[in-house]
Order: sequence, then C-alpha cells, then structure tokens
Amino acid sequence: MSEGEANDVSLEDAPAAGKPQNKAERSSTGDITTDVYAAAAECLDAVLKGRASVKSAIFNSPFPEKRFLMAITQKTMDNLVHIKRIAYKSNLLKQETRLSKSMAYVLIYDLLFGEMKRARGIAGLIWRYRKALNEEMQKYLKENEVQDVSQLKKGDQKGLQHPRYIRVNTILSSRDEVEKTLKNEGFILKEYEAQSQKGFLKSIRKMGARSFYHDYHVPNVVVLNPMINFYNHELEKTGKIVVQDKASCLASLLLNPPAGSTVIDACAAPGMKTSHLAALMENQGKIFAVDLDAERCKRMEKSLQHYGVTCATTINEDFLKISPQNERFSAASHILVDPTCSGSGVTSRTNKQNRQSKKEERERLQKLKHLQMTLLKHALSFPNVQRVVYATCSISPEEDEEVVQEALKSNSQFILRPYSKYLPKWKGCGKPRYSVGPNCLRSFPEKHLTNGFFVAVMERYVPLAQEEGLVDGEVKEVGDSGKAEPGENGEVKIEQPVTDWNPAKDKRRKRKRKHEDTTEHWSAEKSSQSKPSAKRNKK
Ligand SMILES: C[S@@+](CC[C@H](N)C(=O)[O-])C[C@H]1O[C@@H](n2cnc3c(N)ncnc32)[C@H](O)[C@@H]1O
Repeated sequence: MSEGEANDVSLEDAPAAGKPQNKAERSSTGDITTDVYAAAAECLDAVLKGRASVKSAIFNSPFPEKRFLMAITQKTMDNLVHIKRIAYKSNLLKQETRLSKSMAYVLIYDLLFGEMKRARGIAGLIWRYRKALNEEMQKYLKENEVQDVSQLKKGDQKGLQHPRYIRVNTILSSRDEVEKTLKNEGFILKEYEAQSQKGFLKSIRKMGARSFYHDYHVPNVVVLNPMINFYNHELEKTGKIVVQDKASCLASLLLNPPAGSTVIDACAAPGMKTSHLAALMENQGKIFAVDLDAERCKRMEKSLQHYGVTCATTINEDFLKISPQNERFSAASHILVDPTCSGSGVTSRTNKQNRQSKKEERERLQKLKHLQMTLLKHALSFPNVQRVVYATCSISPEEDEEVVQEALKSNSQFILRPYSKYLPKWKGCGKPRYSVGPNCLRSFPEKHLTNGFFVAVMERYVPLAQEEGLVDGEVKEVGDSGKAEPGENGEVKIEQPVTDWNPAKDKRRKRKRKHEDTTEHWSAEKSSQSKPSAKRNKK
C-alpha cells in the first residue's frame, strides 16, 4: 500500500448498504464514554459512506446527548486527514483488528486531539498504542512545521481533498463500460448544477461518497469522491482505467495528435501522458516515448503494455542527444515536453518538501529552468514538427512562463497558440505579468481542485512574408512595456520587422488566420472516440 492510499477508503469499504459495525461497538454499555464513542463512530461511518451529512447522522442517532455527540463527530471529521495519516504510519489498523476504521478514527481523535486521559471501556483498545501514536504525532507535527495540533489545518488540508479522477482508457474500454461498472457498484451518476466551470466545481465540492460525474473539461475523465480508492480495483487491474490527476491530462489533450501521426514524448516516463496520447490517437501512428532514466523507462514499458498501448516505442535516451535530422525521428509532427520540474504544483508533495533557503531555492529553479529551456528549444528544432506542448507540474513562473517566453524569443518559427482556442471551457491562465501569460493554461489547486499545472501550446508559424517570397524577419512580441497584449484570438501578436512590414499584407494575413480559425473544425472537446480528420493532420 502506498502512502497516498492510507487516506483512502477502499471500494469494498464503501458500499452504501454498509456492513454493520462490531456488535461490541454498537451495543449500549451503560458507560457514557463508550456509548458516545460508539455513536460517533456510527455517525462517522454514515458520513464517510455517503449515507448522511454530519448533521443528519447526529439527528438520526439514538444517542441522547446531541451536543456531546456533535462535538466529537465534527472534530474527528475536521482532523480526519491527520488522523488517517497517523493511523497509517503507526500501523494501528493492521495490528488492532477488533476496531472498525470509524471507531479507530474517533478514538485516535480523542486520544491525540481531545480529552482522553485514561483507558476506560472501549478506549482501552487504543490506549495500549498511545506511545506509538504519540510518537507518530510528534513526527507529523514536525513534518508540517507546527508546534502543536491546534496549528494543523482543519478539514480542507491541501492536497488531500481533491476529487478522485479516473481516466477511461479508451484503448481497452469505453466510458459506457466504466459507467456501467460504477453503477453496478452502487455509484450514482450526477449532473452539474450548471453547464459551466463554476457550476461543475460547485457540484464537485459537495459531492457525496457514492456520486460520480463526467468531467466538464476532459473527455473520458470521471470524477469521484476523494475517499474512493481505485488502486486495486478490477478496472485498474485490467488497464481499463488510469488513476491520473485531471490537470496532467490537459497536456496530452492540448497536443491532441490525430490518429496516424508521428509523435515524440520527450520526457515520457512513467508514461501516463504517453498512454493518454496513444488513446487520443486510437493506438494508430507512432509515439517515441523517450526518457533518460533507465529504471523509469522499464516501468513505463510495463505500464504501456498494461494499458494496451501498441503504437509507442520506449527509448532510453537523452532527448537532447536525439538529432532532429535523424531519419527515425525527423518526421515527428507533434512533440510533448514534460520535463523534470520542482513539482511545486503537486499538492501532496508541497507539505513534505524540506525548507530550503531562498537562495538555494532560486539556484535550484534557475538550474531547472535552464534544463527545461534547453529541452523545449531542442523540441522546436525538429524540422517537421507542427505543434509542441510544454507542460510542468510546477507553479513557479521561472519554470513556466519564463521558459516559454525565452524559448519563443529565440525561435521565430513558432507562435504561442492560446489554449482557449482548443479548450475554451477552461478558465485559468498564466501570470499576466508575462506577455505569454494570458495564452498559457494554468490550473490552480484551490480553484480547479486539481494539482497546480502549467501548459503552453506552440505551433509552427508560416508568415505571409515567407509565403510571398519576402525576407523572413525577426519575431518579436508587441508591447515592449512587458505587458500582456493578447492579439486577435488571444495569441501574442507577431510583428514583422519594420523593413518588411506592410499594413495591407498584415491585414490580409490576419483575415486569412481568422478564416482558418473559424473553419478549424477541431476542438479539444471532441470525444476521443470520434475519428479526427486527416485535414487537421496536414495543418
Ligand atoms: C515529469 S517526469 C515526466 C512524466 C511523464 N510525462 C508522465 O506523464 O508520466 C520528467 C521525466 O523527464 C525525464 N528527463 C529529464 N531530462 C531528460 C532528458 N534530457 N531526456 C529525456 N528524459 C529526460 C526524467 O527522467 C523524468 O522521467
């Protein structure tokens, strides 16, 4: 079991009918303390399994002291992320099999966060572990850089409350099949409050344990309650679903290579995005899945097999050493660059990272930025590449907007396509203090309920001047002030050098681009099940 799984309730635990709790826990003992623990555990169980809200569980409980019951149940809920983590680390749930999970959580709450001073009744079962639990608690406080429990964040602690996203692997399954399986297991497909990003997120925020939704932005992604664990589910074991954060699906979705194309995934391991690309390409064409790291490459190979990917070849190589002129790779029309980054957007990691001094942090970011920019520039130098997507799970502009801005400055053949052209339903862009910012996609953990992520789409630009045999010139961003100036369609404006610039031609070029944009039939919203047209492939 991985650490992350310690926060999950497994599917077997979740069915709405719910197995009854231990008899010993349920029966009235005449001991008010044991009885309140039992009642609180029942309420918690009902809430975690989606049968009731805290208020309705308390209301329906036969336990007479409602305020007492409310206090302990609500406080256990508020601290549940911490309690689960400590319980997992101490190995308590494996050692003490006489307690249901909910009862263990209530007792751990009272021992570590509450009032438990001595072992009485059922509390005796947890009292024996108090030393181990207290030790884990101290480590946990240290990890979270706080002195005592009152300083721990309540409820919506970052990183642990995002929904569970599963991507249907359309190579081996279909959304209908996955939906049917979920429904057979008692899950209920729900509609959003409104067909908008806001309406979708509002519904997701209050999603019950047994509900699921189709994702609003990414086709074939299903959204479930974070408590639901799919790691050992039959759908996962058979490769029919991929447990993948939604934000990380956006990079492949925006690259969106048509079936039959030649693609390089330049930093591919462990292959999550490669398998998504293969699914979007209907497993037709060629993906070179390149990665420097031999171990990760091996894992990727296994994983691609598991997901039924046959159109990809893994290559254990430094992408920078692959020559753009190499015949094997030079036909690539689409390249994904998802390089090593600080990972500062991955919310489950942010709490754990060691504190570095500001200077060390700056130096580290500069090194990463240099590597990332070298990789991106290399991708842009492939002779037939039409679209390059750059992505990171970092929230630092040094690794995001600055890399894209500088790489584009040094390459006059590419423009930044506004992500909104391909994913108009997504609301969330890059830092406006960079001219490229408004055209780049960003996801924000609190806003989008995903990891923090950054994606930029670059496309080969064919200037009219070149088409008409004029001298091609320097490409520069309009707005020397450094302010963002989205052009028509939102892309960063491209100016021809003054010597070649002809307003009439520029107008025609804009008209032509506008026409192309309105006739562009492709949209990222298309279902990956529908066949992409070959016309797009030629673009
Ligand atoms: C963020 S991970 C990629 C995750 C992957 N795209 C996925 O979705 O599963 C970055 C990867 O880049 C690889 N990498 C770093 N520098 C590289 C280089 N010069 N050439 C190829 N791979 C590189 C690392 O080994 C690492 O596996």
